Amino acid sequence: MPGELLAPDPSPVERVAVRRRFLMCSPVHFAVEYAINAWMTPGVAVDTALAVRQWEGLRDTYRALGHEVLELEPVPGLPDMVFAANGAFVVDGHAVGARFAHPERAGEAPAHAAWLQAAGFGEVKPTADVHEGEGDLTVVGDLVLAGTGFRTQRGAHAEIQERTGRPVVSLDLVDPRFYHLDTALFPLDDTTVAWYPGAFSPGSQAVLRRLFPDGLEATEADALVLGLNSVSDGRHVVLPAAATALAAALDQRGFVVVPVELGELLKGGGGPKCCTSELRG
Ligand SMILES: CN(C)C(=N)NCCC[C@H](N)C(=O)O
Repeated sequence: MPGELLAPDPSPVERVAVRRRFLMCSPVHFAVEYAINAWMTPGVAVDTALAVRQWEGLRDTYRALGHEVLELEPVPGLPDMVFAANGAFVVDGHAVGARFAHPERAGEAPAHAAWLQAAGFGEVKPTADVHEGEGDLTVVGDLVLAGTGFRTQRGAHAEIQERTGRPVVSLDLVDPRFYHLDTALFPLDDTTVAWYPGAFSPGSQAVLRRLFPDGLEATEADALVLGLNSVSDGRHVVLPAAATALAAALDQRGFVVVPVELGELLKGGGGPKCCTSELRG
């Protein structure tokens, strides 16, 4: 009706940041010497100095947001060690050691285990089956979401449930471009996630829609720049700069988008989350 006052827009949600503790590993030895995922071309030119600068940009971004970043000593001969998310899964102060699918990365697991043990996480034992740490595992509230299909084996999900006492929800990954769960999904806060449906089997898509009816569904274009390989603290979302539609959708939901550039590390098939292992509890 003319002259009628319009109802004011609902006030934007007040997003609250939770301080995090991260473990990262500098890419001083980063190279693409073998191909173990669809993103890698062995021998592709890598500008290591640029990779280090981009990685330092990510580390300093976390620190500027108030998070604690600890560093793991890089080991020569382990060119993927920069992808620290894969070395272990830490929740409630308990660390479950990784067992890598590919022998090229196997040497990373003991380096993580030694660091975590020295840092007071107790004895860090690998799982019996393959499990690649936070590459395939993430925490949303009380739940652990666990990917399988390319790397982490389903048997490891049961072991992780047994060892952590948290319910583990198994999700099937079906597209080799999205070979780890953290290429296709990340938690926004304790109640919901952003994810790319095309990376999951129909049944797993249904599970995710049931668990997270207000989940943010990303486009293939954003998934293909590893936009889902992002890190949220509940308020700020650190994400690849190229994931522009996802950034706009997050902004609309009241998140503060913090774009980062990690183009050199994308040649190894990784983005911000892969470089970031969260030490929970
Ligand atoms: C986002 N992702 C997938 C990670 N959490 N890690 C990246 C691992 C990259 C390494 N070249 C590999 O293929 O294992």
